[in-house]
Amino acid sequence: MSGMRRPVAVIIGMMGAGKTRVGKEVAQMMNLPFADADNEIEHDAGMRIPEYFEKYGEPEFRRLESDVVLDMLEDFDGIFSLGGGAPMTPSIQEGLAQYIADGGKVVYLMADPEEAMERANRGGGRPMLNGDANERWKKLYKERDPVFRSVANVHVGTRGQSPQAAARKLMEMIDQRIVHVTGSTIEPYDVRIGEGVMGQLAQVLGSKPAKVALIHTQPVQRHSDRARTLLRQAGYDAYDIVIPDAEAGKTIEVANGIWQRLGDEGFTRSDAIVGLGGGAATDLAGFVAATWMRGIRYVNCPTSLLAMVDASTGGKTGINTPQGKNLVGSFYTPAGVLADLKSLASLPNDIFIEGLGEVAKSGFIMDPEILQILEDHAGELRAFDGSTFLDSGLKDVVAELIEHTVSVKAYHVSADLKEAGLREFLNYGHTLGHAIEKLEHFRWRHGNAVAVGCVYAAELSHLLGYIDQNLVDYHRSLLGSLGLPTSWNNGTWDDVLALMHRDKKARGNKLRFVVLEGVGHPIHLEDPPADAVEEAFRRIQQ
Ligand SMILES: NC(=O)c1ccc[n+]([C@@H]2O[C@H](COP(=O)([O-])OP(=O)(O)OC[C@H]3O[C@@H](n4cnc5c(N)ncnc54)[C@H](O)[C@@H]3O)[C@@H](O)[C@H]2O)c1
Ligand SMILES: O=C(O)C(=O)C[C@@H](O)[C@H](O)[C@H](O)COP(=O)(O)O
Repeated sequence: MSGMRRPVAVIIGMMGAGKTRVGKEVAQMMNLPFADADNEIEHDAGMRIPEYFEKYGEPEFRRLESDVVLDMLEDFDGIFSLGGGAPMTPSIQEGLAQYIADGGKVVYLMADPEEAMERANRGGGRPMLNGDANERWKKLYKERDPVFRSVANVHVGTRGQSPQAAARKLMEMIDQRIVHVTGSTIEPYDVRIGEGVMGQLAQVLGSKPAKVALIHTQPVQRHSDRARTLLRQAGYDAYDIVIPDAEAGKTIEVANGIWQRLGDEGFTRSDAIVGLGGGAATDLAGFVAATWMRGIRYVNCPTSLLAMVDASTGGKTGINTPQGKNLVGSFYTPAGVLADLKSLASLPNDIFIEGLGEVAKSGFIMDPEILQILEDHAGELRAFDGSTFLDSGLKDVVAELIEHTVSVKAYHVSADLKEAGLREFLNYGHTLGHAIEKLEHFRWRHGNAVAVGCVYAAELSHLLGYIDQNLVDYHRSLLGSLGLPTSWNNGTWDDVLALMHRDKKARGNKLRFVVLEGVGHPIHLEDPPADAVEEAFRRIQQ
């Protein structure tokens, strides 16, 4: 497949939706070529479509259309608009599904029916509308709309918008990155990353919920205001639920308060939850969703880097107990994740940097490209400033890092949702990291603790002969260059050891760690020698 050309986006929609007009605008804005399937067909056939219909009939036209579309899906790298009926043909549906699986975007341009009908009639030359054009259009709409919704992975509503405004919206949607999470025990869902992706909240929630509880913390109020507006515009009853910030929100008391509220407001199994905020808020919201009536639909809108790259995806939901971190929870998959880069505009520098701890972890266990991007952009990342972020070159770098890191997460989660083995690799650096968080009474940020935990795990790997000193040094230099801590000296070994025994990877009285045999080669370490476990700790104390 490498080197193959493919469209940047494929636009589908009803006759008169504006696929050609809007498609051309988008192509111009993005400086890309534009192709219209109908023009390509006319070119191949050497005659106009009405003429072709007349001469050979619809089945023959659909065959030709399918050949042309499938060829273009493999040999055109611009914006490609399909004829109104094309997505109804099974071979084209298969081609589009493959295109999406390869990372493509099929955009359903959803115009207001009245506007589209009027435009379709105005143009003329549409054999599918012969007879009573409006009645024909409505009948086709009824047949096609559900198919278009399922064939497309991006839906764009354009009611009342000028072609330019619709094109700008579409461009935002095309610019988004999508990581698909799937697996034998998972209802598949997408993680959408990009500026403005929160606009797809209603699409991801779907039409079943009537009530939606919007669970968020106070520092992200301005983002939750936007989410609430989107929910109300889409016709949901939105209930604002503000929880205590950060780890103070991940408690049984907070969960209980929300259960009471959901009960009072009459939330049923068809209603839904949106978790909006950092990882603590999405962990808690997911936990409430998993437990309310034994599980209702939820969508995460992560607003911190850490929540975007890690916490919001994968379905680990939970709360802390006085004994430790995340000790109560469940594996419960969201219906979708919307990582809107706009949220990062209000993120403080130190909270952005802690998120890089989990990004680097994902690089160490699986994806050296992440490490390369971190190395290449360490200075800019360290200097992250939300107020200039969206207009800076850093935006694409961060989007790239989020996409890579979420892909690492999706790979592990898809294969092993309930953490029977492979998924534990995502816990690299967490055995000590969680102990540090607890001993610091959660004043240390999670990503910072994980960064120190990664150095600890690297030291342990080295002490047991799995990696050389260079890789340990690389951990320190890379994490340090990003502004992350690499040492910790504020607790006794006995306390640390006791907490590491409560880690979820431990079995009986045996400790288990994730260590490295090299970059991208994590392994499980069972019951390691006590002296090595302690010596590695001495080495991170400086
Ligand atoms: N479920 C998982 O798989 C998973 C994975 C990694 C981490 N986690 C959990 O995630 C939590 C850490 O997440 P975190 O680092 O996002 O911390 P956090 O949720 O505590 O958020 C950090 C702070 O930033 C604020 N904030 C978030 N987004 C903001 C924005 N856009 N603008 C301004 N302020 C904003 C929050 O309100 C909070 O004050 C921990 O509880 C950790 O255990 C879970
Ligand atoms: O998704 C996972 O699995 C992880 O381990 C990801 C971790 O980065 C994350 O911090 C997670 O919350 C840790 O879970 P825990 O099971 O160790 O509490």
